[in-house]
Amino acid sequence: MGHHHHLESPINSPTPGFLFAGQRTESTFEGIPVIDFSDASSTDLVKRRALAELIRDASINIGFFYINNHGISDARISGAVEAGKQFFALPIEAKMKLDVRTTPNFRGYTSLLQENANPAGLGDLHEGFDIGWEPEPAPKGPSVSAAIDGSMYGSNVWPNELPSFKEALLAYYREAVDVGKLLFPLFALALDLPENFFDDKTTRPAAIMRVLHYPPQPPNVEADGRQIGIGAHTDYECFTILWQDRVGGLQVQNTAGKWIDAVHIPGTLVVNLGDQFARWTNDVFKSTPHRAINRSGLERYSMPLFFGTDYDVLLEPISTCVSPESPGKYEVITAGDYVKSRLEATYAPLVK
Ligand SMILES: O=C(O)CCC(=O)C(=O)O
Ligand SMILES: [Fe+2]
Repeated sequence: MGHHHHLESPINSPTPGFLFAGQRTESTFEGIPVIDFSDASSTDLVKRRALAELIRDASINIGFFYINNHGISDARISGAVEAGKQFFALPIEAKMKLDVRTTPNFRGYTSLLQENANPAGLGDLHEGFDIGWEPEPAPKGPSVSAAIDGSMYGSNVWPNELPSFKEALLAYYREAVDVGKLLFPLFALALDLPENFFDDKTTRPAAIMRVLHYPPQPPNVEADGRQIGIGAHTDYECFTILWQDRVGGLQVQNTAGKWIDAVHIPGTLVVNLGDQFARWTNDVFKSTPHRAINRSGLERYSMPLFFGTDYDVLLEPISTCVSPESPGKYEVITAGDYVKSRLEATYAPLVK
C-alpha cells in the first residue's frame, strides 16, 4: 500500500509556526499508508519529527494510516482475541448479565443489533464487550471519581464464568494504551505544537477498548445496506487504534464518496482520527467515515481502542489551525459531553 493522492496536499515543507488554518485538503485517496512506528520512542527528536511528518500527511489527507513495528507481541494480541472468542461463545443469558445498558458508564456487553452507528441503519451486525481504564493496585495513577466526572469514568464489569478473561484483555489493553501515549506527542509535533501539548489534557486517559465479533453478513440482509457489521460513522474521540483479524471487511470512505478497503496487513494496527481531533484542528485533521461489512462467510473479530482527552477538557480549536479568515467552526464543549452525547445516540433504542 502507498500514497495515491489524486491531488497534492496543499501543505508542503512545514516551517516552524506554520499555520494550518483553512488548509483542509480537498484531495482524495485510493489507499492507506503504512507507517513504520519504530522511531516513536526514539530519543532523537529529528527521527520523531520525521515520523510526525508522515503522520501529519496521513492525518490531513486521509484520516487513516496503518502502523507496523508497534511493539505489541502476537501473543498479547491473540491472548485478548481468544479471550474475546470464549466470551462471545458463552450463552446469551450469561452475556446479558453484563448488559452495557445496566452499567452507568457504557461498560460491558452489547448484543447483536443493539447498537446503530449510522442513524439511517437498522442496527449493527456485531456484538461487543467494552472496557475502560482500570486502576492498578499501585498507589500512583489517575483518580477515578464518579462525582467529578459524571458517568464516564468508573469501574469495568467482568464475566464470572471466565476467570482469565480480565487479565487477557487488560494485558493487551495496557500495551495498546502505551502505543496511544506515544501517538499524542507525535500528533502534537504534526500540528507544529510543543511535543507535550496534550500532556496536561490526557492525565486520566479516556481510553475505551472494545472486543467486537461480527458474524458473517447474511446475504439476504445486505440488499439495502441498512444492516451491516457496523454502519457508516466517524469515531467520537481523538484517535482510534484498531486491531483487526485477517477476515477483512473494514472500509474507509474517501472524499469522493468511494469506499476503500482497509485490508488486513499482517503485523499492523490501524490508526484513525476521530471527531475530537477534527474539532481541535477545525477539520484540518480528518475524522473519516468508515464501516465494516463481513462478507467473508467467516466470523470476524476486531479490537478498537478509542483515545480521547480527559473528559473535562474543552475541545477548543488549536492555535495553528485557526485564523481570522478561518475561524473555529465548532461549538466549544467538553470532550466528555461530546463523547457521551454520541454514545447515547448510538445506543438509543431503534425506533423504526
Ligand atoms: O471493526 C472494525 O473494523 C471497525 C470498528 C469501528 O469502526 C468502531 O468500533 O468504531
Ligand atoms: Fe469506528
